[in-house]
Amino acid sequence: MRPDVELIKVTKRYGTTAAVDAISLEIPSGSYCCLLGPSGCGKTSTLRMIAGHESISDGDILLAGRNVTELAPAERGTAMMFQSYALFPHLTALENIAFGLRMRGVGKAERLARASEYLRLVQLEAMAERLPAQLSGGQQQRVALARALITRPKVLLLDEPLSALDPFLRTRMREELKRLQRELGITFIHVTHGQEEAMALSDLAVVMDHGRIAQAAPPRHIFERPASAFVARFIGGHNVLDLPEGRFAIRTDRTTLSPPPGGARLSGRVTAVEYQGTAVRVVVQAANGQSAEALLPDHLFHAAPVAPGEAATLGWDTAAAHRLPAPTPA
Ligand SMILES: Nc1ncnc2c1ncn2[C@@H]1O[C@H](COP(=O)(O)OP(=O)(O)OP(=O)(O)O)[C@@H](O)[C@H]1O
Repeated sequence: MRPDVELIKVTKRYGTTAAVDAISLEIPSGSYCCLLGPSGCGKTSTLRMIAGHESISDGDILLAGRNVTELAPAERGTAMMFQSYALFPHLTALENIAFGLRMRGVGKAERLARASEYLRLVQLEAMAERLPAQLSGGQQQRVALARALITRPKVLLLDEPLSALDPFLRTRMREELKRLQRELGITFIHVTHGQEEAMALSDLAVVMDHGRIAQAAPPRHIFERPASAFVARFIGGHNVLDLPEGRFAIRTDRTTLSPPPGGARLSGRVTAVEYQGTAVRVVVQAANGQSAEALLPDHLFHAAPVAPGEAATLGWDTAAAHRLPAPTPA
């Protein structure tokens, strides 16, 4: 299938620094793509270049095979949902949603009919006549989502859409986004800081580091085969260890306090024990300074508990160790 969105050596320079450094990426049609990475890695700049809100210093962007590099945002077939929902305070939920069509010259009756349809899509029928101030944060966000979707974009761009919500609402809204994307079958490109959010949502996760793509793959592939120590550390759930045989990423949930026969091990002292409900996190530091942790099911931990300061040995099956590229010499 032809990719919906293609970035070809896309670069964004601010002055002399490259915020986005010649990235190439293909996003398949109808997929949920998350751009993630630490603050300042270039996620938002990339999204804004796709939307046309930021000029491209070098490279090309193709949407559905059409080169849109020089096109204005409204000519691209994209819509953007911002971090701050920016609803008009004096318009009702329904009118806010209809607004996107007013800009496109659609008549009033049709605007309101279509807005009702999208209000239903985000399950807010009962709130049609409310002003934004009379809606909760999550409801305002759904209005903003409907307002972006009503223009029937081919690609919806979302800039940290869940960051202002409390954890409970965030999980609900996450499900909602995924449901909408599936039902509408359009491509979503979603910028997030959160690896858990990206894992939960994406068909394609793109981990960025200093303006470059560190890895782009389905999240399970990234979790099972991180391409570098940076990726393994960023997505979490891994110990990155320099062993005599090389550098490895070992999943913390495959690391135990009872080393398997023939497996690899790291001995040292327990430096932290953290209860997390279903699991207990145990951190061990070896004499050479390397730390590793095991995420143990709570019943296993409580069957043979350890405490900070005690000697302990972490172990793992060698098959669970994923080899990483050797560190580059300093
Ligand atoms: N208008 C600008 N002028 C100069 N530098 C900028 C501008 N916008 C962004 N930058 C720089 O470009 C780099 C990438 O910024 P960008 O906002 O794309 O990162 P990000 O990954 O989205 O970060 P965050 O998660 O903090 O939003 C950063 O170093 C940032 O300081």
